Amino acid sequence: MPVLFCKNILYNLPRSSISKITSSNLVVKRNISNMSSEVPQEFVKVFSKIDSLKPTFIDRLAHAVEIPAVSSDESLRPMVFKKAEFLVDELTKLGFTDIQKKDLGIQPPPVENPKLQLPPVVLSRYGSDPKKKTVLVYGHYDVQPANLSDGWDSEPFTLTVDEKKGLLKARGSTDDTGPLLGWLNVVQAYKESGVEFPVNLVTCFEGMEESGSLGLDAMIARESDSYFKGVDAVCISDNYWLGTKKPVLTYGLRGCNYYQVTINGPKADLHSGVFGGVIAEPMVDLMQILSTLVDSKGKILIKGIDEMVAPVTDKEKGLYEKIDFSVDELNAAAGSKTSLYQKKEDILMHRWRYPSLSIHGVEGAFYSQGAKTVIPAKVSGKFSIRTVPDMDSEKLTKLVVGHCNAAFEKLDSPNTCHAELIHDGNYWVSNPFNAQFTAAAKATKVVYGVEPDMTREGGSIPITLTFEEQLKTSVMLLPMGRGDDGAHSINEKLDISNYMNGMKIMAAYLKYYADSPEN
Ligand SMILES: C[C@H](N)C(=O)N[C@@H](Cc1c[nH]cn1)C(=O)O
Ligand SMILES: [Zn+2]
Ligand SMILES: [Zn+2]
Repeated sequence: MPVLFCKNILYNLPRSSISKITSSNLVVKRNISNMSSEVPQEFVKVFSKIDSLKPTFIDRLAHAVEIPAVSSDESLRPMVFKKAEFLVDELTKLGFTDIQKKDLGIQPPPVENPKLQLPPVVLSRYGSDPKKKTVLVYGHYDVQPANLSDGWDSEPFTLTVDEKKGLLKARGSTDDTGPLLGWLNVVQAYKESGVEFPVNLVTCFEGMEESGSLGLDAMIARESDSYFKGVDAVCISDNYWLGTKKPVLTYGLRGCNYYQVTINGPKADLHSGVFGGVIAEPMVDLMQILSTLVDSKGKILIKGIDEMVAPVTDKEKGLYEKIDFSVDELNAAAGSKTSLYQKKEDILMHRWRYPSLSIHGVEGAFYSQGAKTVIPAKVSGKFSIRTVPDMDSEKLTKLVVGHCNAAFEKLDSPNTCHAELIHDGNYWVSNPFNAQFTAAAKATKVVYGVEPDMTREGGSIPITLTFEEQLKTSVMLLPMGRGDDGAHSINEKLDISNYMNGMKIMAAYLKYYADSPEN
């Protein structure tokens, strides 16, 4: 194996990997995750530093994920605050400036603790050169709930580093702690490699994304002309590749309207032997209402929703054909053969451009192992609707609440029913042919040797449209993880290669975007 010396960098490369070396333009052909690509001179130092800092970057992730920052669990709210402090410490150590924790006030109802404080948004800057472009990077440090008893193979809030399988496993590894730290790591790599950082970076890290980004819209509006003044582009790394092999850039998201319907009955939980058959049971009413929302084929049964959805155009149909995906990849990511559709186009359209209704759970119900003979006194069914163009959130909520009330009326029950919106977040669709997307596509080609697919995302990042409208900039989603990462599920993971290569794409994207003649 030849050894190549390049300034202070030493590469051990297979003979076939060296393609062309000149003194002015060193190009090294490297093998990255089974795909070869050419690394231009300008990235050799930074990429090499990213490689050598791998243990530091994994360690940073390990420290971050051990804080159970579950935004939906009121009892864990102090942990969300603790994770914000962790980020402030890391940003400080790395030399970020103007670090601010923006207070978002008290969490609005419905909430158990009426004085529950919203977690802060962590703002910071790296560089303030008026000659450079300014890129705002958004990420979220809160996570979904996770318990070992849900079926995890290891403690969800302890990072498992499996070098053999090449995986980093923990809640938040891919959604979104790993990608968020990616930006900090990239700054460290530029700094320690002595390469000038190509842009001014602004961070906006929130702690309520998994719970509807409460309070963030107003903060962005307030800061659009102050902290965020001069931002040229917004980049969000908080979604996933469509499959497991091909990198993607994302130009669309579905929105999310989250609802709860609460049935109130007796004053307290009751013995089913004593009261069963004698009193009206809240759980029975709730199950009947939930069963009227959606059928087993995924068809939403609430009247008026289909009419709000933008019709499919011929031009749009052509887009799905070009995407690299199959039902087998969907089944592999789901760990089952339960897909409702077999054709790629149908799967993509139902993930990206049609609404869906999911039933998530019941608060107040018995759910443990064993056979408790209880009649729960008050139960709340939780469900959400993923929204798409041209659905209107307020109109949708009127339809949903009206539907639940009508379904309850039909039951002729003495209990009470209350349906309400918990939070909503907008859908977003953009144009993937601008300077940001071009820069990120070039960066992807350098790292992975392939052009990325342009995708939309079935999930939601409520704040995306707000950034676009308030800052009047282009927004791009640059996913780091794969479609089988198990975000929101058990055994959430991030492939080590995605973590490392994801940072290289971030690093190269910033440089290409900085050098682009357009904004
Ligand atoms: C795509 C992103 N990583 C994510 O998981 N977003 C959440 C946002 C949300 C909206 N309501 C509750 N959480 C999601 O799509 O579920
Ligand atoms: Zn996320
Ligand atoms: Zn999430």
